[in-house]
Amino acid sequence: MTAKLELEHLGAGYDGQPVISGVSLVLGEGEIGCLTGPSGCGKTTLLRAVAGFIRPLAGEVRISGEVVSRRDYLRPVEQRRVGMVFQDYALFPHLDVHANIAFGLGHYSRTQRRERVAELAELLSIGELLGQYPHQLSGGQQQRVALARALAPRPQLMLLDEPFSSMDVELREDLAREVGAILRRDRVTAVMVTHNQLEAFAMADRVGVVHAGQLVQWDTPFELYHRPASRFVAGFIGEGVFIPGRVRDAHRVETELGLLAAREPHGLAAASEVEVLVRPDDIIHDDASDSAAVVVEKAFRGAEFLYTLALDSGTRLQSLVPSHHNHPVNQAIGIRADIEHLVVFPRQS
Ligand SMILES: Nc1ncnc2c1ncn2[C@@H]1O[C@H](COP(=O)(O)OP(=O)(O)OP(=O)(O)O)[C@@H](O)[C@H]1O
Repeated sequence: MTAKLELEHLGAGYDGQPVISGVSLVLGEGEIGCLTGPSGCGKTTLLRAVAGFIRPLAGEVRISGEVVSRRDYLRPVEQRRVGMVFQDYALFPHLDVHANIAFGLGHYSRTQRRERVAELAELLSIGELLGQYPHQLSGGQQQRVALARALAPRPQLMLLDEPFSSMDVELREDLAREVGAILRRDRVTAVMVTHNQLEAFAMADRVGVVHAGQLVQWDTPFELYHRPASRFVAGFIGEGVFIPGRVRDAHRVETELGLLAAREPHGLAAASEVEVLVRPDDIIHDDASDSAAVVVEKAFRGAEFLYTLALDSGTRLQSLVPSHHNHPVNQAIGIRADIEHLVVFPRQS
């Protein structure tokens, strides 16, 4: 696959002070990458460096194999063929929807412009809105228009910064799915910043976790969830708890839940004191099991309950259980661990 976007040891920040450093990643043509991480870790700064709003302090950005940013060279934003959608829509208030979408199509003929606007309006289901002005639209509609405007000139790269964050949960999930489908249909390479991990998992081929200005993992959603590269990523992505353990051998760790074993070696030395990541889907409710835990909290999620459970020692676990198993708080229920990938880190003192 041809690389569309390549970052190599990219460092960037403000007033000469680095906010991100050493960021390297590759995104293939037509792939969608999402960046996630705690507030203030540098996600937006990274996106701005890719867009060309800030000059790198180190490393470089290549789009379609061409260097567009490095310490001594900055190709202007408008010459990068990069489409951008930000949180605050930024539609032109004095232009109607049609004119907003057609804004970047000055080099098209009138007919081509009308055709391209009609095509995008249909794709994004905003055909009815073409004669309206931004202040007449809901947040979701405005964001669709912003997306149509960004897609119209057929950018070689789309950058999206929290594009759905001002929408309610249901709307944002639908729109995220639709936008993902549209980008894929047109084979548009895209990078999206999001706080919402489910959104990232639903859309992305690759997800990057940024922590304190570093890209600490860049991987498929599956790998990120099941094989987090560090304790930080393990704690940040998904739900779960760490329980203490002691390494028996390359594949097994002794814990309060018994001897946990996995096919793949966990990589830590025998007899070392470790922490094992236990996800809610690793703990199965099983009345026939010898191990029991007491329900201390429960959250109804429709199809499932997320139970918080306490072992005899006081160690807490979480378990996702089909919601017809409705157990009251303080009741003991049978559990067993069913862990396919052992995610193990040296125990922190
Ligand atoms: N224009 C600026 N000038 C100076 N410092 C800035 C500027 N913009 C951001 N910063 C600083 O850079 C750091 C990273 O900010 P950035 O917005 O990239 O993080 P983020 O991960 O996108 O955060 P959030 O998730 O909260 O939006 C912060 O410490 C912030 O204060």
